[in-house]
Amino acid sequence: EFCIQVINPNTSAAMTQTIADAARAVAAPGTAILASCPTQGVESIEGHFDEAIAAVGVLEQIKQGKAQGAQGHVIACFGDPGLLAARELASGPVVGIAEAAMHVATLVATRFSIVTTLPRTVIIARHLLQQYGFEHHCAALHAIDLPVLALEDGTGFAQGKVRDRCNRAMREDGCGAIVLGCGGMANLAQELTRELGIPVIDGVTAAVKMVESLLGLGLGTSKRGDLAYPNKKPLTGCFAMLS
Ligand SMILES: NC(=O)NC1=NC(=O)NC1=O
Repeated sequence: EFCIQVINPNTSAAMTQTIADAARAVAAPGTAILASCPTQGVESIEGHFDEAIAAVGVLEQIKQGKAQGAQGHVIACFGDPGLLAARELASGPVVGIAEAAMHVATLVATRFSIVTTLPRTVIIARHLLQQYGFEHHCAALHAIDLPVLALEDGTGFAQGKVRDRCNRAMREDGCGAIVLGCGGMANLAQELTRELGIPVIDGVTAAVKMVESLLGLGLGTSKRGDLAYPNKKPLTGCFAMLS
């Protein structure tokens, strides 16, 4: 009985499919998943510049999702790009995969490590830990040092690097759980949880279940204060589609 929009903020069709499949695999029987990505933007998000570009696409997708009946939204990129802006636009809940994975990890372990893609996205993940208040729960952050789209090249090489890095983190960090730091890793969590014997948490599936929970509690985004709908004003040029 719920309709949840899952937005891949990058324009990679392959990664959008990976994310959609993972979301649908955990969605409750009555939950419809609307998976989408921006029509224009950047094929992978690997830094602040990419995130600024992707955030506009996220807002466009939120607007379209609302029109299509989405009651809640997931931002399926580990930088949670455009999260607060999306919450201003949305009436339903909006959950980013980084915050979702971090929250879930704190419920099943006292310390979690993060395994993400590039060294520069480790720094961004550290910023998010501070922003969300999870710094003290995170034992360590690691990068497989491969670009985001290496996860979609079909060789399985990146997936192997994720597995090895998770294994090493579990042995070295004293962490009780591991957070996968990329939307494109969504299909690895179950297998790695079995293999490693500790919770390996993907943010796409965590966020879908969190949005289901929020909807089940009858909760949407607060529209009082800084998450109220944006003040009405003319939007020009390529931003007109957001008004
Ligand atoms: N840390 C990341 O790998 N972030 C990401 N960039 C993308 O394009 N999708 C992600 O999840």
